[in-house]
Amino acid sequence: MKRAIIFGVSGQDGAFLAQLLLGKNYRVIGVSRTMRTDSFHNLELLNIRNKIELVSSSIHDFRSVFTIMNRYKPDEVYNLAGQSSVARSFDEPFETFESISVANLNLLEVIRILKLPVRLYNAGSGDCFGNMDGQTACEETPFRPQSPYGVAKSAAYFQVANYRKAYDIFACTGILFNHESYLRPEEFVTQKIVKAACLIAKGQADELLLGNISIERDWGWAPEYVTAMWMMLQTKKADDYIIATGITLSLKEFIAVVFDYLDLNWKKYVKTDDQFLRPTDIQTIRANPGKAEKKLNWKARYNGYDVARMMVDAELKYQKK
Ligand SMILES: C[C@H]1O[C@H](OP(=O)(O)OP(=O)(O)OC[C@H]2O[C@@H](n3cnc4c(=O)[nH]c(N)nc43)[C@H](O)[C@@H]2O)[C@@H](O)[C@@H](O)C1=O
Repeated sequence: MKRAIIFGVSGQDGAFLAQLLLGKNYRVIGVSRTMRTDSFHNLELLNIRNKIELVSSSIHDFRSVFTIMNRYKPDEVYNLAGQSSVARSFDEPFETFESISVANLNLLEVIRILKLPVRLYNAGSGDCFGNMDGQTACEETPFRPQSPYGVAKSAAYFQVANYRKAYDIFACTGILFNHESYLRPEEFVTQKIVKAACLIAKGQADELLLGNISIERDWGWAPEYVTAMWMMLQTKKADDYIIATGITLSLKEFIAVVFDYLDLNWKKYVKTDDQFLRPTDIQTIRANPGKAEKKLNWKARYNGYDVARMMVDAELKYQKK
C-alpha cells in the first residue's frame, strides 16, 4: 500500500486530494496545523474524516516536519499548506511568506537530509505571473508577481527547481490557476458570489458588495485539479506544469451566469465597494495548459461557465440540508 502525506489536508484541495488517494487505495496521513474539530468540515462533508490518519503539525516548524517525515517515510508528499488568500497576503505578508516559502524549504531540507526516496508535489500558483499585458502564460513565461502571495509562491517554485537540479530530488510544482468548488470558503470571490446570489434568490439578502469586477480569470473545477497533482508524481521525470482550463472569463460574466441561473438580474443587486480593492491586482489572466495535456494526458473538462452553475447547484443542495 502506497503512503502519502498531505500537508494542508483540511483545505479544499487537501480534502479532494485525500478523497482521490483513498480511492486509489493509498494510506493517507493528513497534516493540519490545528486539530480543532471544526477544522475538518471539508473532510466530514466528503465523508472521509475517519479514513485519514490525522496529525497535528506546523509546517513552518522544521523539527515537526522532520519528525513526521521520518516517522511515516511516505512515497509521496503533497504540500498544500499555507496562507492561500491573495487579498489577505497584503495584510499578513510575514505569515504568508513563512507558511509558503519557509515551510516549503523545510520540506525540501528534510527530504535532502534524510535522503528520503520520496516524490514531492508543491502547490504553485498562476498568481506568480502577475499582469501579462494580454499574453498567455506557459511554463516558460517569466514570473512577475504582484502580491506578497505571488512573491512567496514564486520563491517556493524556485526552491523546488533548485533542489531538483542540485540534489536530484523528485519534486514538481503545479502552477495552478484559480480552481473552485463547493468547498471554497467565502474569502474567495466565486463562493462569495454564489452564496450571496442564493440568499438573494430566497429573499434573505438584497445586495452583494464586491471590489473590482472587471478582472478576468481562468476558473476551473478543483476536483479535476487534484488529479493533475497526482499525475505529476506518477511520471518518470519530475517537472513543472501549468494547470488551467485555457478559457478566461470576466468576473462580470461569472456573476451574470450565477444570477441568470437563479433567474435574477445581477445589475439590480451587485454594488462595488472600495474596501474590497487590493493595493495591486491582476487584471487579466490567460493560461495555456498544453504541456499538461501533452505530457500528463490531463485536460480540464469544466470551464468557468460550468463551474459557476455547478457551485450554485451545490449551494442549493447544501442549503436545503
Ligand atoms: C491562482 C490564485 O487564485 C486565487 O487567487 P485570486 O485570483 O486572488 O482569487 P480571489 O477569488 O480572491 O479573487 C479573484 C479576483 O476577484 C476580485 N474580487 C472582486 N471583488 C472581490 C471580493 O469581494 N472578494 C474577493 N476575494 N475577490 C474579489 C479580486 O480582486 C481578484 O482579482 C487563489 O486560489 C490563490 O490561492 C491562487 O493561487
